[in-house]
Amino acid sequence: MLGYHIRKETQILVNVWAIGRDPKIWETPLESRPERFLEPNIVDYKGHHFEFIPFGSGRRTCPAIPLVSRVLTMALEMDMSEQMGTTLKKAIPLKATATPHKG
Ligand code: HEM
Repeated sequence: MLGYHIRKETQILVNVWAIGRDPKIWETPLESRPERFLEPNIVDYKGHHFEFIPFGSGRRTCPAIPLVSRVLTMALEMDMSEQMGTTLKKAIPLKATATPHKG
């Protein structure tokens, strides 16, 4: 119980943006420091820790968390600069060199 009385059928909007930037919880919240999530006692992003709920929480939490956790790193590798075309290229292209198979 969080101590709030909310009337039936009230529409509630959770300000996840503000929660994720709350200086009472986050040190230098506006600084992009992804390594903060590597620190011990890391907050979980799956809806268990209310100070960081990018996927929501509870019964209506995002069902794609397992998918997104796998593909997100791929999205971060993309070159997002504006250009003509319909597909994105990787910021650092993969260079593969074929060598003859021995044996
Ligand atoms: C980084 C990517 C994503 C983020 C941050 C995200 C975040 C969210 C959030 C905040 C909600 C609302 C949760 C709530 O109401 O408590 C949600 C719901 C949902 N998301 Fe995602 N999502 C992402 C990607 C995806 C993808 C890729 C899919 C589908 C392939 C997906 C499918 C859904 C569905 C179907 C719901 C509705 C669940 C329900 O209402 O029961 N999401 N997502």
